[in-house]
Amino acid sequence: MSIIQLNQVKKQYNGTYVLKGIDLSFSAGEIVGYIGPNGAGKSTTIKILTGIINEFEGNATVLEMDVRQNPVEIKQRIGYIPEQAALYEVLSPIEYLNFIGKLYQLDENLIYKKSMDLLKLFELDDKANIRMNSFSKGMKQKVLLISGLIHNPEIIFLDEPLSGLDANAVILVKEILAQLKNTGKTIFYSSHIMDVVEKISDRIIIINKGEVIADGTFESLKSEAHKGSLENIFTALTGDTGYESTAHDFVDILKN
Ligand SMILES: Nc1ncnc2c1ncn2[C@@H]1O[C@H](COP(=O)(O)OP(=O)(O)OP(=O)(O)O)[C@@H](O)[C@H]1O
Repeated sequence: MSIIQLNQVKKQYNGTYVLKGIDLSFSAGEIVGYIGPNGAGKSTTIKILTGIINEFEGNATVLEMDVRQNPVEIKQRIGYIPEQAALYEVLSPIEYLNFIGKLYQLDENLIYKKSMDLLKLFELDDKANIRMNSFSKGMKQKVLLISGLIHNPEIIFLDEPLSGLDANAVILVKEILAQLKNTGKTIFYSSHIMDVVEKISDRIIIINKGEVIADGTFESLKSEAHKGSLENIFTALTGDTGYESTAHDFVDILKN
């Protein structure tokens, strides 16, 4: 049984296809690392699966429900942590989490207790009542992480979730993901940070220019690409090489 399924999913903007027919299927409990260069179509795929984009070709189901027909039912049971969200910055974390928790129909007292406990773990409890417009990027990202997980969803979609986090917070979030994995959650994780993808993913999918170009375990991709690290596999498969000459040209142009 597939918990997430994409059949010939295509998406175009002004006649240009940014997803060119994605076919993927995932089982419950899988930890999927979804990686690809800038503009490859990672966020677009996640936005389709989370019901944010509903104009596309092909079919997509999450929890055996059609994403176009059951967006609300799906949203109740999934968590989505975007890279940058339109946080309501005039709100404090506690106000924001109360708002989000109510959307998930959680009890108000439970929302408050869970929010305070989780903020404390991220060392933000002393800022629980301060407006978020004064927060750093990493502090906002921590609130986003809590808001996407507060309802204990079955499937968690993360789109570059570590952006802005300091080294300690990255280690903590990595550990949280590993422990969520142990509790049987399905995690769909898009990132540029190969190290994390390599460590936590059961399955790695590389997307390039709207197409899946590799799909397998880290070990299988490694033997296919004859490369050591995921970073090397990524550059070998996506054809992004010649960094030295690009950097050289960049610095040269600056001199003009
Ligand atoms: N609203 C939009 N209008 C037009 N083009 C868009 C829109 N949203 C995304 N695109 C284009 O779709 C392509 C895929 O974008 P997407 O954000 O899915 O890439 P990504 O793999 O998540 O990239 P990144 O790693 O840079 O976040 C890009 O070429 C982008 O310019």
